[in-house]
Amino acid sequence: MQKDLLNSVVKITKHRDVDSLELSLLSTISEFLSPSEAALYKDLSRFNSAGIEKSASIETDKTGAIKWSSRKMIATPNKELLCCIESACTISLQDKQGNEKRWIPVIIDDQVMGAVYLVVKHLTSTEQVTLNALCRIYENYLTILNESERDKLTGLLNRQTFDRKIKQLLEDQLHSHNSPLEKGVRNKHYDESSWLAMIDIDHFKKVNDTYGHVCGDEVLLTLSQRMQQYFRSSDLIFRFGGEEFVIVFEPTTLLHIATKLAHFQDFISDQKFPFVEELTLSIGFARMSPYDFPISVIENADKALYVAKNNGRNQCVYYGDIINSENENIPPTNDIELF
Ligand SMILES: Nc1nc2c(ncn2[C@@H]2O[C@H](COP(=O)(O)OP(=O)(O)OP(=O)(O)O)[C@@H](O)[C@H]2O)c(=O)[nH]1
Repeated sequence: MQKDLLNSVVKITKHRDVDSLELSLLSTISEFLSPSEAALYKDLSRFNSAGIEKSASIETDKTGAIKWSSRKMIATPNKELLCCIESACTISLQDKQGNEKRWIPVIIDDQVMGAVYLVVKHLTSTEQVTLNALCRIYENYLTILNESERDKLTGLLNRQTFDRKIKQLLEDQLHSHNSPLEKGVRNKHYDESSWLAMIDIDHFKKVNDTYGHVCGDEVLLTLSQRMQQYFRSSDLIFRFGGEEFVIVFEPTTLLHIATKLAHFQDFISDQKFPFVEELTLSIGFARMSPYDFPISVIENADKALYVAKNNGRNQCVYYGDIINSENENIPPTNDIELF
């Protein structure tokens, strides 16, 4: 048991991204404690009003078959989960069938980030020690991964993680694209795809020049918080460069994404920012299919952003609208500064 446990810990800490770490934690809990259910909840209310997300879960049926479920928002979290998150304490209760339900808080830098949940018949004291140790290992390793994946100023995903996250997303999409179940669904949603938007603050240099770099940082931080409030937790938001952000959206229609981005521009120009009277954004966006190279999608969104800037800023331009229009504003690819 000890040897197996140590090997599992080695496996957990081998991961280089948060999603795989979560899956690895749940499968280790499942292997050593045999819960009928185990899940990981994340409290997203620090970022947006969205609330609590079940980021991964695993269920074992009577035959021992394991079923994984992917992330989803929890519309009405139960009171024990909320109590665990609010109090930062482990909550445990016994149901009528004699199963124990347990919620263990996940705490990072003195803040409760979410909770590990499991349903078990009974936990011996050794198993309780194992469970707590696994949760603490998860917390410690999550802290390290968060530091390497996130931008220090804004807490958004950083540019270094972009390639890995996008590769993973495209692989998942390709997988579901080819699955027989999804093929049926796809016929209904043939006009849906993922999207990549490149967002750049207009005349940001003026903010720095007028108020100083520290104030500029505060504006960047506020904008990042507004982005996290406005977009869904499933949309990946990256700080790409100084005042440049990239968002990758889940599959949806062109109409929906164009409307959403236009509303976001309005939302931002209506917001109060420190120091500046009004902040406007230029946006370029492009379609992203599972067969595209991420670098080409970035180039496309960047060309659309270039057009938005050249057409007077505070605009949202779709790459598809400019490719056939012999727009002189599009620079040759070599002129675009990418990495
Ligand atoms: N405060 C702060 N400023 C940054 C950071 N990174 C980049 N910048 C600044 O962002 C500004 C970007 O300026 P430009 O590329 O000329 O763009 P702009 O002034 O926004 O003009 P347009 O994009 O053409 O509308 C520069 O002044 C950089 O110094 C950062 O981390 N903090």
